[in-house]
Amino acid sequence: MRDLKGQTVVIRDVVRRYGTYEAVSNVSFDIRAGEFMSILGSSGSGKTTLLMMIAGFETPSSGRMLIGERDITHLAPNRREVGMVFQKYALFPHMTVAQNLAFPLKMRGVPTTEIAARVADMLALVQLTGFEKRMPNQLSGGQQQRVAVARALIFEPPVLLMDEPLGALDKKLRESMQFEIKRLQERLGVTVIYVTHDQEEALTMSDRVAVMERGQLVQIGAPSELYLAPKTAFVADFIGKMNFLDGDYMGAEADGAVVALSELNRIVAPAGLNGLNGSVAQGDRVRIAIRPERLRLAPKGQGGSSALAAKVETAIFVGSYHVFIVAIDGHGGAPIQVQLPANSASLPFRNGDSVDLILDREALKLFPAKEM
Ligand SMILES: Nc1ncnc2c1ncn2[C@@H]1O[C@H](COP(=O)(O)OP(=O)(O)OP(=O)(O)O)[C@@H](O)[C@H]1O
Repeated sequence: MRDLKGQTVVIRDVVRRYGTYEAVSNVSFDIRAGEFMSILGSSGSGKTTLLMMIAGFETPSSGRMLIGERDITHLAPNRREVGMVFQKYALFPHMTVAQNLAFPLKMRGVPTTEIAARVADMLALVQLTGFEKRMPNQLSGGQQQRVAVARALIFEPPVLLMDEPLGALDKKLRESMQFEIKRLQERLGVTVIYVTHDQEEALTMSDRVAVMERGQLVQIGAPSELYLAPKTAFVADFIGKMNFLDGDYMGAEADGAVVALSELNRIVAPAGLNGLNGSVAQGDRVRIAIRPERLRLAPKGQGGSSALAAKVETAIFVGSYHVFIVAIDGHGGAPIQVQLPANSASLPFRNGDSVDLILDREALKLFPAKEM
């Protein structure tokens, strides 16, 4: 198969209303040619609605969309030149694998001799050579999905849209298919827009991820950027594991923002590393976010002056690392997860141990307790 020329996709001020309800609120972003972009969000956040508007099965209430230089906002779906793969494979059940693959080419008037060659090429690409005569119900879920991907790509679209394509597969198969789809996309250079609610899937596959919450685009960035510099508490919580410590904002000192967790404990978060944007006043509730791998434990009294006194509630051996669930003395909030590299099979702390919890100051993020 020839390499595909991936094209840019531009989404500008796109809104989709159902009655008074806004399923997609004024979303704008650009997807680069050949980029793998995931749209990530929880159920009902508007991901599918956005994808369906790009595909042409839904009409925006307002806004514009372009593929390359073409304004596709009001173009019929079959004239947009986008491939589509859905969670339900949507293969034609009464057609063989070869006939399923041939269908988009027949629709486009490709000569029969060329069709046979392209079907064979495409089957080789998704590693299904020899499956030409099978019917869809004679294939496993993973094989059916590979046929669906092949059928979406066979007419060489510059853009491939995928909506939870691996949602129906078990974990192991899903992981191997993630790898296959990624390899295929890189090999062909097609632009992919991939809808998922699975943050791990989005992080492993994508060049960039667009996070949606209640119809809004809340952050867009490379996986590492979302993980290391989440702009909101929602993104911080949604991407990877995150601990939150709730406290009262006491104002800024030379060292940074001071947060009181309780009568006993205060934390000073370095200035400039927070999502507060000047939007909180002294006495307001704030949330400190910190990843489990940026916390350390020391025996009681040995953690230094800024360590917090805590107690181990649960100690878990995971394999390559240990997880400790600890409660901070005098702080009623949710227990804190600490992840330590496993240097030996024995756990360095046990349930009930009094410990010092050491926070990596540079890794603290501060957010208002309520967003928006
Ligand atoms: N045809 C419709 N009429 C009315 N409301 C709709 C319609 N289609 C979608 N919605 C609403 O718009 C919101 C966004 O739906 P959408 O399917 O885009 O979410 P999603 O992020 O894809 O969720 P999921 O992961 O559950 O598929 C939901 O609250 C949904 O109920």
